[in-house]
Amino acid sequence: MQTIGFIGTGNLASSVIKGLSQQDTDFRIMAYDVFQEKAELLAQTYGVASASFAETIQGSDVIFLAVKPKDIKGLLDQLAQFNLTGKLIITVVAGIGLSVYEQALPGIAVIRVMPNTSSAVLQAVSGLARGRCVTDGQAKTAEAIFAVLGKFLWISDSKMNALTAVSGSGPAYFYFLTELMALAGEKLGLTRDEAEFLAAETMVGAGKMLAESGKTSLELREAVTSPNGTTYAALESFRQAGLADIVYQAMEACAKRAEEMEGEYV
Ligand SMILES: NC(=O)C1=CN([C@@H]2O[C@H](COP(=O)(O)OP(=O)(O)OC[C@H]3O[C@@H](n4cnc5c(N)ncnc54)[C@H](OP(=O)(O)O)[C@@H]3O)[C@@H](O)[C@H]2O)C=CC1
Ligand SMILES: O=C(O)[C@@H]1CCC=N1
Repeated sequence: MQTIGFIGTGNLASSVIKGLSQQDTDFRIMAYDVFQEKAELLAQTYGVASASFAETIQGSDVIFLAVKPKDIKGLLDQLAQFNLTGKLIITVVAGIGLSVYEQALPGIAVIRVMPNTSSAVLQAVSGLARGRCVTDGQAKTAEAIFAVLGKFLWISDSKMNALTAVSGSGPAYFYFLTELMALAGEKLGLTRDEAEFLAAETMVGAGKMLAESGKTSLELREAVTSPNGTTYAALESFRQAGLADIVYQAMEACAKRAEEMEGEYV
């Protein structure tokens, strides 16, 4: 049995721990946070262990870094004081490239991962970028973790910011669209409760169709869109308002922000 030690127990680590704790895995989990009460609460909720920083580092085979980008430099300085030989570092920190870790922790195995918060319901999609010192066994360990949490793909480090713009931040775009649909429904005469219920259930059902129908998003969209019908009128309005450009610009801003972070925080 391998031990995964989480450093930082915020939104992302909570989603991952929640996901992992739902399944019968070969992993034992330890968690540390600067605000240790947060780690303790999480540990109690999901039946995992909370521990000090040193205990978590020394007792883990896989050290899972889940702090904000602004905190990674200080954390790497702390980690460099430990003997990490043979351990695997998994980092989910947005925007920080593998070379930063490999420079700070020479010879140590690092896998950079961009998961998403759907890990909590075992429906994440994660991108994994393999560092130079990772053994095949360590790569398999990472695959075992992210396969439990949903789907994953190996990708080059250089594509990680683009992947972040699609799938790391993507759930927020989806929730935002749900909020906007509910607001619009309310303006059109529904109550807030009716509009929120209808918008959320529509997204859940449409997502399930994407997952289970075997059809592409284009095919599914066409099946809803009658010629010159109601959906057609809405989609034409989206097109005329330049929605494709709006989405591109937002995702470009996301990837650009990820790129800036390394220079800003390391
Ligand atoms: N949220 C998401 O959807 C996703 C996030 N990520 C990445 O995951 C990372 C974490 O994000 P998120 O969980 O949202 O952030 P949170 O702020 O929710 O969690 C980070 C936690 O780490 C704590 N912390 C800070 N420094 C240390 C330290 N040195 N040792 C231990 N704990 C520390 C923070 O404490 P305090 O608040 O007191 O500073 C906080 O509790 C980020 O780098 C983000 O880019 C990746 C994919 C998706
Ligand atoms: O907003 C962020 O910076 C993090 C990274 C991907 C999702 N959330």
